Amino acid sequence: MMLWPRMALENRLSGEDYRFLLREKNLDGSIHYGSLQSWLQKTEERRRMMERGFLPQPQQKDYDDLCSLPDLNEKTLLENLRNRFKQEKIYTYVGSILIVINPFKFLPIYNPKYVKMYDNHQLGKLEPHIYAVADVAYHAMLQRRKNQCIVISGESGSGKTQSTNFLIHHLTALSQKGFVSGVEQIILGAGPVLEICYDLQEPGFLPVELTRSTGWGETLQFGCGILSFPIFDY
Ligand SMILES: Nc1ncnc2c1ncn2[C@@H]1O[C@H](COP(=O)(O)OP(=O)(O)OP(=O)(O)O)[C@@H](O)[C@H]1O
Repeated sequence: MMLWPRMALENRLSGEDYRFLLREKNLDGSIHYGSLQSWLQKTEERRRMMERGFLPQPQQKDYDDLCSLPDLNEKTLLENLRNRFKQEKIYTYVGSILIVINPFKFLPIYNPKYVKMYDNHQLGKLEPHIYAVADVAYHAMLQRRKNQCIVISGESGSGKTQSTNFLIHHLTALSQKGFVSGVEQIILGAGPVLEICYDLQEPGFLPVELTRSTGWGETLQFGCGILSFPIFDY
């Protein structure tokens, strides 16, 4: 016979019922819940029992797209970003938008291996990356024959300039023209001009011409720049 301790009975909320849960330890140390297992898997009771610590807590899982968070609120969103950041995953998607958290240290994720990996890939298939954004825009430009633009926004010191450099690096790597003519260095050298645009509170726009040697008789521009708006525009 099992009895509830008096304290538990006294503190019991009206309308709340109790269930006993018999747990059995397997040889490998894992816990077996008998026939209750499937019932627990499906019911709301499982969630409540997990909350009370009766059942093992769900594994800390991080989501590389915030849109996939099962429970989306400020707390879960920030926790997800923090968990990822702790694992040096500084990039997270929100649909097709990329959130970047400045690591303030070098991460070995910008080498040619990564350029190749993200070349012509489908957004969301691989771990979020700034190269993925550059790649999607570049191939959209080629396929749709429409100018593309990436907007980079963030507070001072958040890594906008660095992100622009990574974008330009990936774009010029994809464009053979960029490799040959050293256009990456030329574009990066234009950075200070853009910085003046910030100071004037004017939108800065850096057009980068990327055309293929096959030549379509038209010029497609890839605008990869930093748009900086006065605060009151937000
Ligand atoms: N992905 C990154 N990996 C490593 N370091 C980074 C990264 N992004 C930014 N940083 C570092 O953070 C610092 C600030 O970055 P950055 O200059 O790009 O910020 P910003 O947003 O352009 O700032 P501001 O608006 O004031 O010009 C730099 O020293 C840069 O090296």
